[in-house]
Amino acid sequence: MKIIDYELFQVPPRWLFLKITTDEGIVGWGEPVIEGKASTVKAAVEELMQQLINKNPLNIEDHWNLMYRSGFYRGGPILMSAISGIDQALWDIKGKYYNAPVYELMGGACRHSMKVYSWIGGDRPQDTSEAAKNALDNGFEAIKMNATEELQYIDSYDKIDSVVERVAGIRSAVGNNFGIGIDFHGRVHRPMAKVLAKELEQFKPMFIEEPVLSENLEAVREISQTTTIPIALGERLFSRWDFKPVLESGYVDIIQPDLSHAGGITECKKIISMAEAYDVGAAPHCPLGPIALASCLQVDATCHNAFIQEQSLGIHYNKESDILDYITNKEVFEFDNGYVKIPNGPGLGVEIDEEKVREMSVVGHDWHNPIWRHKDGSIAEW
Ligand SMILES: O=C(O)C(=O)C[C@H](O)[C@H](O)CO
Repeated sequence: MKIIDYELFQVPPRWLFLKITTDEGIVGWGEPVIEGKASTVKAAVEELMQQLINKNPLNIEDHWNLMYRSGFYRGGPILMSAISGIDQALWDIKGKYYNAPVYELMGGACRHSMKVYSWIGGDRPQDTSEAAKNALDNGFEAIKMNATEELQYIDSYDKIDSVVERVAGIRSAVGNNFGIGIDFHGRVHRPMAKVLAKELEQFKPMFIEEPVLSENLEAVREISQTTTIPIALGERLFSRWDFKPVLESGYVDIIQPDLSHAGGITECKKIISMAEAYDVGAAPHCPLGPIALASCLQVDATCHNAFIQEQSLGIHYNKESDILDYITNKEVFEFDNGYVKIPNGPGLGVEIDEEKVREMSVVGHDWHNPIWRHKDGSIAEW
């Protein structure tokens, strides 16, 4: 079998889909994107795909190494997101070729379903208690929310109090047996992150996420010493080599590699297995589309330390389209009491509605994240 062609589709709300075609008629789908830089990743995919035309799609490990190592320069959000989507599409082809779900080809599943959480509250969090209660009523056992809007290095304690009030409201609305993930989103700098983490401990959150930007590992150490709340991060890390110091440091309890950013199925399976050796859990990052989510679930199926999965249904970014819009077998993402079955169709297990993808790629998107500034005009971390 040979790869003979590929096509890219930039579709709303902010995604990029890749279709790889083989001479045997089998096609594979991937989702190579980094949010806000879809066109840049598209160019990287086009460059990388030149090396794969006429190659056997089944040699995934070799193709991964070719894409990663042979360009001399490596890593980072753009190249790794391009590799990720290509890798997903190759696994989709392989699964379809052997008429097996991807997880079977990776050793088989160690679970039949995966716990998922639901996003609430939006970019500048609001109405969170009602939304959390709603999620509970819909069977979810966990939610995630942004902790706060922008915060200066040293900011007012009023803003801290508002976060505390919000989380207190959620806890009293949903009771103790419900996971609350609180995403600091890298918006909080070290001095206020320590304060906030300490204040939130009383509400027993499921985790705090990116309490500071993941490159400030020494600040993560400091925060881990001020709180027992599990610390999660990893959506802005792109390979085993990025995760290595994080795991060695011992300050992080949960890693969140993104299957569309950190080298795809091939690399994320390895990253999560590395974490297992440090007794660190995994909650793969996925505020993206259906192909990325299906890829996550295939890997989750085979990783003992994967304990919860992010999914983007109803997330504040999915305004014009959502994850169910682009697949015909919508039942694969049916959430039953906060769990989703591992998709067991061939390949990634999602059937792409190609007609819809083509139609929406004409609409396209030019999504970029908002730019936030502090009162003094300086750029705020978003
Ligand atoms: O899902 C998460 O945890 C995120 O932090 C999502 C990000 O806000 C988003 O994808 C950035 O564009």
